[in-house]
Amino acid sequence: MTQKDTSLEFFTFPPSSMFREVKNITCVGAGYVGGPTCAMIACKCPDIRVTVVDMNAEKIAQWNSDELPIFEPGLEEVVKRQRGTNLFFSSDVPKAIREADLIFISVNTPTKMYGRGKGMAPDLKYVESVARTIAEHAGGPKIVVEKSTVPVRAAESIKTILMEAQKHNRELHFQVLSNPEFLAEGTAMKDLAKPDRVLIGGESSPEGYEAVSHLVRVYEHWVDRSRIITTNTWSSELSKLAANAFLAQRISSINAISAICEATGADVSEVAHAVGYDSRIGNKFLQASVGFGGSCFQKDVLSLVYLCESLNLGKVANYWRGVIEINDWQRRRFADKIVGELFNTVAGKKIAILGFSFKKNTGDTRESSAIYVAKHLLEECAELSFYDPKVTEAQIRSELALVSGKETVDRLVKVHSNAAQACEKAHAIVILTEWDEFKTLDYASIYKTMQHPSAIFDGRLILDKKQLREIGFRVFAIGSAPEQAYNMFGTAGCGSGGDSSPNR
Ligand SMILES: NC(=O)c1ccc[n+]([C@@H]2O[C@H](COP(=O)([O-])OP(=O)(O)OC[C@H]3O[C@@H](n4cnc5c(N)ncnc54)[C@H](O)[C@@H]3O)[C@@H](O)[C@H]2O)c1
Ligand SMILES: O=c1ccn([C@@H]2O[C@H](COP(=O)(O)OP(=O)(O)O[C@H]3O[C@H](CO)[C@@H](O)[C@H](O)[C@H]3O)[C@@H](O)[C@H]2O)c(=O)[nH]1
Repeated sequence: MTQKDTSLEFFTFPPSSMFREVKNITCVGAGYVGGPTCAMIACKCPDIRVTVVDMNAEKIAQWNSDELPIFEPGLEEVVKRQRGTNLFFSSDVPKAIREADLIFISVNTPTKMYGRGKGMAPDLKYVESVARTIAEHAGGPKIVVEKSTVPVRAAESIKTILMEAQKHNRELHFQVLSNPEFLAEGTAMKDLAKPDRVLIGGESSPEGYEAVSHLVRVYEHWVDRSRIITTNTWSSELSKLAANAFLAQRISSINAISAICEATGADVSEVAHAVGYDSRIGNKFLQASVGFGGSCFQKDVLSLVYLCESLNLGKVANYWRGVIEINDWQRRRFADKIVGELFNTVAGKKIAILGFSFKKNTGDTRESSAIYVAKHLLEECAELSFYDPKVTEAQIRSELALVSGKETVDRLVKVHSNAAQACEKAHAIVILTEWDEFKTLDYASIYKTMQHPSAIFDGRLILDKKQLREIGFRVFAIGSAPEQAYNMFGTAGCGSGGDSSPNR
C-alpha cells in the first residue's frame, strides 16, 4: 500500500452505513464527458442503471436519436447497445436526482467571461446550480461526485449548499467526492475502457471513506484496483489541474524548441525523437504543432494561474502563464509565417485551410488553433476556403464570426465538402488538423489545379515534405527550416538543393 492510499485502510464500512450500494447513477451534464463516461459505466456495469440528464432538451433528444450530439470513435455502438437497457437520457433532472444513489456533476466549467476573474477563473455557476438542484430534490442520502474540472476546494462550496438542506431535512445525507475525468477527445472510449488511472478524492472521515469505497466498487467492475487512486478531496481536485498543466507545458516546450529549429536548421521531429528517447522524459506529447486547442488546456492552465494569483503566488502564476503565452505566440507565428512566405501579402489570395477541429477524430472546435490562425489571415484580407471531415459549415462560420465578425466571414470565407475542392485555384494549402485523410490526398493532382507558385504549410507535421517538393510545392513545416535556407554544413542561405533531414 502506498503512502497516498492510506484511506484504503478504512475501507471496512462503519457500523451503520450511510449510503446504499450503488444501483442507480445519475449524471447531470450530457456533454463530451457525461455522455461517453456514462455509456462506458452502463456497458461495464449491467447491474447499475445509469441516467444522463441535461437542461438542454434538444441535446437529450439527440442522445435518444440515431444522430448523437457528439462524434467519438466507438461511442455510437455502445450507446445504441445500452440505451433503453440500463442507459437512459432524460431532461427530467429532479426525477433522476430523486432516484439516484450516486450523482455525477459533469457540467461545463468554462473560463469566466465577466466580472472578477474574467478571462481566467473558471465559471462555476453551472456546478453551483446543480448543487442547489440536488439539495432541493434529493429526498434521501446521495453521494455527490464532482466530475467537472474545478479549482481546489470547489467541493467545499458544494458541501456547504448541501449541508444547508441537510439541516432542514433529517432524511438527507450527503458526501461530496472528487473524481476528475482524464479522457481525451477522439480517444475517449479507449481512455475510459482502459484508463491510466481513476482518481477519487474524499473526506477523511468514516462517512467519507464509505462514500469513496462505493465509487471504487463501481469502477472495479472493469478497472484494476491498482489503478484506482484514492486521495483527499483537495489533492484530487488539484491533480486534475496539474495533469493538464503538465501536458500543456510539454506542448509549449516542444513548440518553443520548434522556433529554434526553424532559425537554425535543426528539425523538431528529430529533436523530439532524441529527447523523448530518454525514459525520464518519455516520447508522448512531444508533437510540435500550430498550438494546442480544445476546451480544457487553456481553461485549466488559466484556472491554475488564477488560483496561484489568489494565493499570492505570483512567481508560480507567471511560470504557468508562460505556457499559454507560448501557445498564443505559436499560433500567431504560424499565421505570420504564411503571410511572409506568400510574399508578404495574402490580400485577395485564396488559401485552403484543411482541418478545423482542435484535433483529429472529433468534431469539437472549442479553442481550436484553426480559429486563431484563420482570424489572423482574415485580418490580412485573405480569402479562406475550408474543409474538415467532421465540422459543419454552420459551425465553422459561427466560430469565425465570433472572432472576426459575420460581415468578414460572409465576404471572405467558403466551406467545401472535400479537400480537393477547397484547394482549387488556391495559392496555398494550410494543414491545421492532423486528420489521417490529409496524409494520403492526391497532392500531385491538387497541385495542377492550384495557382503557381503553390505553397503548403504543415501545421501538424503529417506530410512528406520531400515528395511534395518533388511535385513542385514550396513546403513549410513547423520546426524545420525551409529547404533552401541551409546547406548540409548549416550555413544559412547557401541552398542545399535537397532536404538534409529525413522525414518521419
Ligand atoms: N471535454 C473533455 O474532453 C473533458 C475531459 C475531462 C474533463 N472535462 C471537464 O468536464 C466538464 C464537462 O465538460 P464537457 O466537455 O462535457 O462539457 P459540455 O459543454 O460538452 O457538456 C456540459 C453539459 O452540461 C449541461 N449543463 C450545464 N448546466 C446544467 C445544469 N444546471 N443542469 C443540467 N445540465 C447542465 C450543458 O447543457 C451541457 O450539455 C468540464 O468541467 C470539463 O473541463 C472535459
Ligand atoms: O504532442 C501533442 C499532443 C497534443 N497536441 C494538441 O493538444 C490539444 C489537446 O490534445 P489532447 O490532450 O489529446 O486532447 P483533449 O481532449 O484536450 O484532452 C486533454 O484535456 C482533457 C480535458 O481536461 C483531459 O481529460 C485529457 O487528459 C487531456 O489530454 C490538441 O489541439 C492537440 O492537437 C499537440 O499539439 N501536441
